[in-house]
Amino acid sequence: MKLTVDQLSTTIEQKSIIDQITMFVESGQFVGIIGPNGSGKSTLLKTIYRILRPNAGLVSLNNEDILKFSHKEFARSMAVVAQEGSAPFDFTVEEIVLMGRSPHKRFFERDTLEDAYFTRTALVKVGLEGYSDRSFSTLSGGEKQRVLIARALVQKASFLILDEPTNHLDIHHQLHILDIIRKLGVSTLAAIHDLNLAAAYCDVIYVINEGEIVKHGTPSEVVTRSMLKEIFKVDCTVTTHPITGKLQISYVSEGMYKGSTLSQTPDTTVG
Ligand SMILES: Nc1ncnc2c1ncn2[C@@H]1O[C@H](COP(=O)(O)OP(=O)(O)OP(=O)(O)O)[C@@H](O)[C@H]1O
Repeated sequence: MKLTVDQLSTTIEQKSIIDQITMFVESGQFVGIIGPNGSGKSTLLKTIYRILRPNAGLVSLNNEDILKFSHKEFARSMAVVAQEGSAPFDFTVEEIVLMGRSPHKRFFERDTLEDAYFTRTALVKVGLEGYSDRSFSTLSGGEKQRVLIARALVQKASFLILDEPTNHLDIHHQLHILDIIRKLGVSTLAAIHDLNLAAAYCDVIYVINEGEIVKHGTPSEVVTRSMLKEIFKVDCTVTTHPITGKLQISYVSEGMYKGSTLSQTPDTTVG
């Protein structure tokens, strides 16, 4: 499924938060949004998944305006793992994951064997086998995040939106979850703080700053020392990982080393 965002602007309390954003996710692509804190990543995603109404512009899935979709149609098309993952009541892990099946059911329709199968396999995929009866509220932050990813998986939507999917996850689970999502081959748009993960997993990266897209392209076109200096205000080296061939950012700050200056560091950088 293809996503088109055309000249999208959202204002909150008379303040422009995102301004005339245009972006594309082609079918099967994994596209990342990176940007400093407060640059508008979540606002952009919330406008795309219809929590916020835009002031101007259009979002379409396969050339159809998303505002014209019914709630169920939209939920069958787009699954979301949002940043604030909380449940209003204390549900079990299984109940939370099963909620992902509701767009495929009629009102009050009972859960089927297929629903139970999808739920079980999704929990195994995210490494939470045996957690079905646990109460969601007692889980750790990382476990909760993986339950919400399992819920998005059982939704079987053709488009995935992830707002900081690796938030709370240890490094093993960060890589594991991103591997699972890449393997799904479903069109995905994800806000990602970790620039090394963004560079390693994304086909295309958009950089947002102060509510505007300032750069986009492949990781090697976008993730450069000069971009990191200009937008993220950090110095770094950008090299190629000897095993994966992906970009590898190593950050450098004054507090990290003694007796030398940034200008003396070897310039093994790209960009
Ligand atoms: N409901 C709101 N009311 C007022 N301001 C808001 C609201 N929601 C977002 N903002 C402001 O909009 C700006 C963008 O916020 P947003 O959450 O989209 O940024 P972000 O790039 O996702 O940030 P982070 O990396 O910190 O998660 C911020 O300055 C934020 O304070």
